[in-house]
Amino acid sequence: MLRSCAARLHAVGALRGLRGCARPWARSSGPAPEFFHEDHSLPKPSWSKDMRLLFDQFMKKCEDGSWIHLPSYNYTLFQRSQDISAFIHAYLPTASKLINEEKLLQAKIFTRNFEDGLGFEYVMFYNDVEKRVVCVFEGGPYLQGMPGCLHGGAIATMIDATVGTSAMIAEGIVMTANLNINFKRPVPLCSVVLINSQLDKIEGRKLFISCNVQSVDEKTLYTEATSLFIKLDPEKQV
Ligand SMILES: CCCCCCCCCCCCCCCCCC(=O)SCCNC(=O)CCNC(=O)[C@H](O)C(C)(C)COP(=O)(O)OP(=O)(O)OC[C@H]1O[C@@H](n2cnc3c(N)ncnc32)[C@H](O)[C@@H]1OP(=O)(O)O
Repeated sequence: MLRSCAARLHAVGALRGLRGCARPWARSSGPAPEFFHEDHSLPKPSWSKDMRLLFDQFMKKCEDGSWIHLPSYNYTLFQRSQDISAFIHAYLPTASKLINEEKLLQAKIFTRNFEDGLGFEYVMFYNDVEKRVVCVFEGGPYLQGMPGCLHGGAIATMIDATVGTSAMIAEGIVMTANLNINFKRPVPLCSVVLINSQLDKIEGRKLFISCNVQSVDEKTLYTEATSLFIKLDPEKQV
C-alpha cells in the first residue's frame, strides 16, 4: 500500500517537476514516519454506496493513466515539525513571529481529523491534460449548518482544498488570495457531491481556478466558485 501511494504522489510530483517544491527549507531526509502510511482517501467502511461507486468509477479511469488518484494524509506534505517551521520562516516570515513552535508539533490537516464518517470524507483525482481536479466529497453529520444541510463553511473549505490542490500541482507553494462563492442550492447533509475544478489560466504568479459543486447525477448545481491563488515568492516578506 505504501509503495503504491508513494508511487502515485511521485507521479504527480514528476508531472510538474515539483515546481516550487524543491523544499529549500527541508533540513534532513530519511524514511517517512508512521503517519505518512495511512492514506485517508481510500475506501472505508463508513463510506456510503455512492461514494464507493464514484471512487471505483474514477479508479477505473486511472487505469489508462488519464486520471491520477491523489493520496491524502492527515499531516502536511512536510514530514517533520522542523520542516514546517523552516517553511514558515522561508515563506511567511511575518507570520512566523506569531507562531508558537511547540504547538506546531500538534498541527494536523483541518479536513482529516474527524472520526471516520462524521466529518469530511473525500477523495481527489487529477487529469493533467484537462488541468482538472475532481473531488468526491461526502460531508458527515458533524458538518451541519442549517438543519439537514451542510454548513457553508464546510463547502467553502472543500472548494478551497480542491482548487488549492489544483494550484499546488500546477505551481507548487501557493496561497489562496481570493475565493468567490455563490451558494445556489443547499447541499443535503451526508449526501455525496462532485467538486469539479478547472485551472483556467496562469498569469505570472497568479493562478485562476474555477469550480462547481454538483449532485452525483449532475442534475443539481449546488455551488459555483472562482478563485485566485498566488505562488509564494520567498524573496517577498509576506
Ligand atoms: C506538490 C505536488 C503534489 C501535490 C499533491 C497534492 C497535495 C495536496 C496537499 C493538500 C492541499 C490542500 C490545499 C489547501 C489549500 C488551502 C489554501 C489556504 O487556505 S491558504 C490560507 C488563506 N490565505 C491566506 O492566508 C493568504 C493571505 N494573503 C497573503 O499572504 C498575500 O496576500 C498573498 C501571498 C496571497 C499575496 O501577497 P504577495 O505575494 O505580496 O502578492 P502581491 O501583493 O505582490 O500580488 C501579486 C499579484 O496578485 C494580485 N492579488 C493579490 N491578492 C489579490 C486579491 N485578493 N485579489 C485580486 N488580486 C490579488 C496583485 O494585484 C498582484 O497582481 P499583479 O499586479 O501582479 O497583476
